[in-house]
Amino acid sequence: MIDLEVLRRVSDTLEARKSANPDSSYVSSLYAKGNDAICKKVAEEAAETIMAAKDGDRLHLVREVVDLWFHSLVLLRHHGLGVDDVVAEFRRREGISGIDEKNARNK
Ligand SMILES: N=c1c2ncn([C@@H]3O[C@H](COP(=O)(O)OP(=O)(O)OP(=O)(O)O)[C@@H](O)[C@H]3O)c2ncn1[C@@H]1O[C@H](COP(=O)(O)O)[C@@H](O)[C@H]1O
Repeated sequence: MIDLEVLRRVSDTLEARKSANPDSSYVSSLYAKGNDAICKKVAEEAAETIMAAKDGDRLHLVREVVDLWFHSLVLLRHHGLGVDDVVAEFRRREGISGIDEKNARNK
C-alpha cells in the first residue's frame, strides 16, 4: 500500500508558502494572484492531462496528472482545505454504493 505522507508533506509546504515571498516561491506567487488565477492553472493542467491521455505516452500522462493534483492541492490550501479532507471524502464514499451514493450526493 502506498502511503499518503508525500502528499501531506507537499500540503504542509503549500501551507508554509502562504507566508513566503511571492518573488521567491512559485506557490506564493500563485496565492498572491488569487482564486481565479489558481482555478485557471487547474483548468490548464486538466486540459494538458486530457491531451496526454490521447498521445499514448503513459509517463507524460502521469506527469500531467501530478501537475493537476499539485495545482488542485494549491487550490484546496487556498480555501483552507488539504489532503486529509479529500481522503476523508474518499473514505466516506467507500461506504456508499449504488442508489445510496446518488442520494448522498444530492444531500
Ligand atoms: N510539486 C511541485 C510542482 N509541480 C509543478 N510545479 C510548477 O508548476 C508549474 C506548472 O506550470 P506549467 O506546466 O503550466 O508550465 P509553465 O508554462 O512553465 O508554468 P506557468 O508559466 O504557466 O506558471 C511550473 O512552474 C512547475 O515548476 C511545482 N512547483 C512546486 N512543487 C512543490 O511545491 C513546493 C513549493 O514550491 P515553491 O513555492 O516554488 O517553493 C516545492 O518544494 C515542490 O515540492
